[in-house]
Amino acid sequence: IDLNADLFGQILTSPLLNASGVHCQTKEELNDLAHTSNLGAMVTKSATLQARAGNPNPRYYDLKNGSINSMGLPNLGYDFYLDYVLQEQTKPTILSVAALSAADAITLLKDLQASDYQGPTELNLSCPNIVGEPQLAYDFEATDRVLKEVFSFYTKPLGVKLPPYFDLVHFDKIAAVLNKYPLTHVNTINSVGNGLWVDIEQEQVVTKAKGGFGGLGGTMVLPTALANVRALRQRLHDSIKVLGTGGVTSGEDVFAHILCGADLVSVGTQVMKEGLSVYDRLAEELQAIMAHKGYQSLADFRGKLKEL
Ligand SMILES: O=C(O)c1[nH]c(=O)[nH]c(=O)c1I
Repeated sequence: IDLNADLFGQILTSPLLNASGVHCQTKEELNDLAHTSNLGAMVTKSATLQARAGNPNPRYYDLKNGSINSMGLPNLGYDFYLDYVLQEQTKPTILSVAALSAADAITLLKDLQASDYQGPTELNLSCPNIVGEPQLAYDFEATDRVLKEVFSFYTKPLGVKLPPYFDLVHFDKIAAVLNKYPLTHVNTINSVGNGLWVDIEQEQVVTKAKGGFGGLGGTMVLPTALANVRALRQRLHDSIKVLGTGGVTSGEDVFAHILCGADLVSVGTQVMKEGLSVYDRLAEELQAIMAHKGYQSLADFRGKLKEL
């Protein structure tokens, strides 16, 4: 049995990645990922043109069925992550980038186009925690405008990180936009935006920014993540890969994401709960499920979810 997967031409021995934002902001964290077994590839924290401190603490809170975060896009700045990915990579790496405006996104990607970096990049269109900023990918026309301008000059591998959608017509609309562009992949889902958790004893919220509203992750978002992977796989051109993110806590969840069509699967909240050893456990559990079912490779069952 092999867990081999393909990352834009690079063969990975595991389909598992970290979710951008989790354990991938500092050099130390990135080096930890580079040495994590059964992590097939790694993704950097979304980078902005200028370094950012992010939102005030508390900004991450663990819940029994997941997590809520309002990090506020803290990162060491685009130059740091560009330097990092230009170094000799011990593990395939996706550079994640974000911007607080379409203009900033264009500026950043023009610099990236002019740089020596030839690897995969992921444009985050879905950060839910920037005070006063909407999640861009909920505005289909704005997303179309940004991608149209980006692909007027950008020729290197580029994918997008999407927020969850909750309406089949919205799946149709975003897929119609994305299918117009030579994207390497979509990564779905980002956290479920603007959830709220209440501390009953203290009678207060648990994160500081935005009055306690924050992005939801972990097992509670698995059905939404599976729906978005499935719906986008059904609608996007085969040339656009689907990275499944959201709600993975077990090998069964990885299996489900792949059954829905995911080429690769990211894990975020469960890394915060369990540490980087979670990747060994997930790989082992996935192999056991495949052995039990008689599958030799991920391709044997990828996208083969049956309807009734
Ligand atoms: O608050 C964050 O930094 C953050 N948090 C998320 O849950 N998703 C994102 O894309 C980002 I950029």
